[in-house]
Amino acid sequence: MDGHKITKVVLLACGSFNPVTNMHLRMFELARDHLEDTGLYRVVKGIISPVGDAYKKKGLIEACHRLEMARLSTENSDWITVDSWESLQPEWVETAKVVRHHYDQLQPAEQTDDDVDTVKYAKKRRAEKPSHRTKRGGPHLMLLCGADVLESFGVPNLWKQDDIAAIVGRYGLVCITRSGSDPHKFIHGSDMLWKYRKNIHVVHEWVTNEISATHVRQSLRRGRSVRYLLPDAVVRYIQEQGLYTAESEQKNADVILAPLQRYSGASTS
Ligand SMILES: Nc1ncnc2c1ncn2[C@@H]1O[C@H](COP(=O)(O)OP(=O)(O)OP(=O)(O)O)[C@@H](O)[C@H]1O
Ligand SMILES: NC(=O)c1ccc[n+]([C@@H]2O[C@H](COP(=O)(O)O)[C@@H](O)[C@H]2O)c1
Ligand SMILES: [Zn+2]
Repeated sequence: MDGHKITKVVLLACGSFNPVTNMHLRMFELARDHLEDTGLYRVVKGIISPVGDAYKKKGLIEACHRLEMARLSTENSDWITVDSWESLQPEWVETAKVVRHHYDQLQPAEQTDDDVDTVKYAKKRRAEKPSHRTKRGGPHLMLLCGADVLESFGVPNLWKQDDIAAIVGRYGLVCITRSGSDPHKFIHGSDMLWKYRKNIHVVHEWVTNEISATHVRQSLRRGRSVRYLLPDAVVRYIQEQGLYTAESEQKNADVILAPLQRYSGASTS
């Protein structure tokens, strides 16, 4: 668009990916089309970041398998990648921290002592508190999620308000509609989300697709085909490794989800 600087964007999707499905990959394509259609952005990279085992979600299989399946699923993509940093952390990592980690990774190296007094430089930068994180010359980073994750911002003891403010205030969010959710209504009902509504891009998926990893795991337990819901290479990997059994679905069954443990002070019995 004339007179507009096009902002480079990297999309980061955080989630269980237990297992990765075709819909997870579609989310990236939908988000890229939507952002680039505005004429304001060019999406240069997508990152899938599977959550670590310490998240303790029911039925969550080992991160090494979830990572490998995500890698297989993106083999044919020239822009969607997989990153293992989050899944390798011993403790569960808040999503705001994961976003910050990737944002920092994407920025060009800071100037060296030879060029500038780095302490003064860092202080000055902190004092400036950029509301829009593009000041360091690297691409912009936005969190990509489905509407269920946006709506989970309202679940008590699941998210810190400061983390939500950082994600939507400093970075930005791209949210894909999911049936049964109404992201516009949810944003309207939250003072914080309303304040930062310009940083929240809601993408309407007209070809509604209710693929969910939960349904895929259920079909696998019942010996039903999951072909065409997942990339073929992922289906093969699941078969070879014998993943997703009645036993694996009981993993963490008696354990409280890590964020709820952390913020409500609850402990595993
Ligand atoms: N069909 C879908 N439409 C829109 N977003 C989706 C869809 N499936 C997954 N997502 C999004 O993908 C991200 C990762 O989700 P997740 O790994 O929880 O997959 P899931 O299919 O929702 O799995 P589960 O059923 O185990 O919760 C989340 O942001 C989630 O909202
Ligand atoms: N407070 C937080 O930062 C917070 C809370 C709940 C879930 N999450 C993240 O959201 C994603 C949700 O994944 P699931 O939908 O598979 O549970 C995960 O990456 C998880 O780490 C973050
Ligand atoms: Zn989910």
